[in-house]
Amino acid sequence: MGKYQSNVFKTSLITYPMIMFCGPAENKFLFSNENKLVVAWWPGTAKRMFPHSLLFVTGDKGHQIRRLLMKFMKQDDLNQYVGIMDAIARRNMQSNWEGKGKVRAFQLIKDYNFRLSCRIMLGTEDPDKMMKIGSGFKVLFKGILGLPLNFPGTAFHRAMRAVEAIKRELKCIIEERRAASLEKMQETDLLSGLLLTADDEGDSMAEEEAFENLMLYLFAAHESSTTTTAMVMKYLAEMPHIYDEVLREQRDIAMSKERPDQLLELEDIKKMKYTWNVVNEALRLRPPIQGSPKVAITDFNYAGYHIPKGSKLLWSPLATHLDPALFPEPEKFDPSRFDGKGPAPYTFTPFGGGPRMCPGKEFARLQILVFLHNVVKRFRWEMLSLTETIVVKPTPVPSEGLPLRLQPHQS
Ligand code: HEM
Repeated sequence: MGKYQSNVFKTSLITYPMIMFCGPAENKFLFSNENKLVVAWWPGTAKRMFPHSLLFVTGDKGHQIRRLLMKFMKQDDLNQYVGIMDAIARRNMQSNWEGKGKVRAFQLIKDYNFRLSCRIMLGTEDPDKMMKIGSGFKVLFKGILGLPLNFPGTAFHRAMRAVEAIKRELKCIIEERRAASLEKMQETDLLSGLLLTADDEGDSMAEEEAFENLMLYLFAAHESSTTTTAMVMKYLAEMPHIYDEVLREQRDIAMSKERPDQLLELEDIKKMKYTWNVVNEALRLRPPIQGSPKVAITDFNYAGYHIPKGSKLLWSPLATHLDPALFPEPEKFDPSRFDGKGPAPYTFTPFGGGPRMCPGKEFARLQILVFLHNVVKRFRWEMLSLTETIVVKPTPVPSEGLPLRLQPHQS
C-alpha cells in the first residue's frame, strides 16, 4: 500500500468512531494525510453557515432544492456551457500560460474554474466582483474547517462575516440584473434561475435558500474539479506514454475544426473517450471527496458484521477503489479499466451513488475535459519539484502548488 493510501486509511480509522460518537449524519470530519487530525468540519459548523443548503436539507424540501438545481444541468444548457468554458480556457492560456517557461499550475487551474463558475452561475466576469467573492471564499473555507466559536478573532467568526459579504455581492448582482431586464433573467444564469423558476409544484426558492445553495455550487464547482485536473496533469507529467495518447486524441479533435477560433461543442467532448478514461483513473486513485456520512436505513450484514438500522456510517470511495477484488493491481495507473462498460456499478464512486449522488458530475466532466484539451494541445510539461507530495486538506492538493516547466509544441 502506498504512503498516501495508508495515511488516508489510518485517518479513516479515527473518523469512524468520531462520527459514531458525535451524532448527526451531516457532521463531516476531514483530515490531513499526516496521520493526525488537523482540521475538522466540526459538528454544526457548516450547518450554521448554510442552514438552508442542500447538504443539510433532507426530505421533501431537499428533493425540491435538488430538482431546482438540476434544471440547470440539462443537455441544452451543458451544450451552451462548453463554448463558454472553452472561451475562458483560451483566455486563461493566453494570459497565464503562453510565453511562460514555468508556472504554478494549481492556482491557474483554480482561476479558470472559478471564473467559469462565476460566468455560468452568476452571469458575471466582472473582475472586481470576482475578486470580492473569491477572497470571501478563501476566508469561508478556513472557517468551515474549525470550531463554531462565533466571537471576534475566531476563524468561524471571520467566515460568518465572509458569508454575509458574499451574499451582499450576490444581492448586488441580482439587483443589477433585475434593473436590466426581468424577462432575460430567467435564461441567463443559475442565480437568476433559482430565484425566478418555480419547480413542478410551483414553488420557487426563497432568496436566502438560493444564495446558500448557489454558494455550495460555486464552492463545489471550483474545488473538486481543480483538484482532479491538477492530479491528471501530475499523472500526465509522470507517464509520457499516456500523455501521448491524450495528445493524439485532442489533436484529432482540434484538427477536425474548420477554423482554429471555432469553439468546442458537446459533440467534441463526447469524442474525448480516452482522455475521460484517464480522468476517471485519476479520480479512482485520488478521489477529491474522502467520504460522506450516511445513516443505515435498514439492518444489513457487511464483512461479517451486523450493521443495525440507524447506524451512522462513513463510506469511503478510496477504500472501494483500492480493493484488488474490484480493481486488480489497484495501485497501477491503468485507464483501460474504463474501456467498454467499465467498472461494475457502485465500485467506482468518486461522485457518490444513489439519490444524493453529485449533481455536478456532468458539469465537472466538461470543465475538466475542456481545460485538458486546451493545455495538452499547447504544451508538454515536466514537474519542477522532486519533493512535492499530495496532502489532503480536505481535498488532495499538491503541497507546492504543482510547479511545472512548460514546453510549447513546435507547430
Ligand atoms: C471532480 C469533481 C467532483 C467530484 C469528485 C464531486 C464529488 C461529490 C461527492 C462524492 C458528493 C457526495 C455524494 C454523496 O454524499 O452521496 C458530492 C455532492 C455534491 N456535489 Fe459534487 N463533485 C464534483 C463536482 C461538483 C460540481 C462541479 C458541482 C456543481 C456544479 C457539484 C455539486 C455538488 C452538490 C450540490 C452536492 C450535494 C448533493 C446532495 O447533497 O444531494 N459537485 N459531490
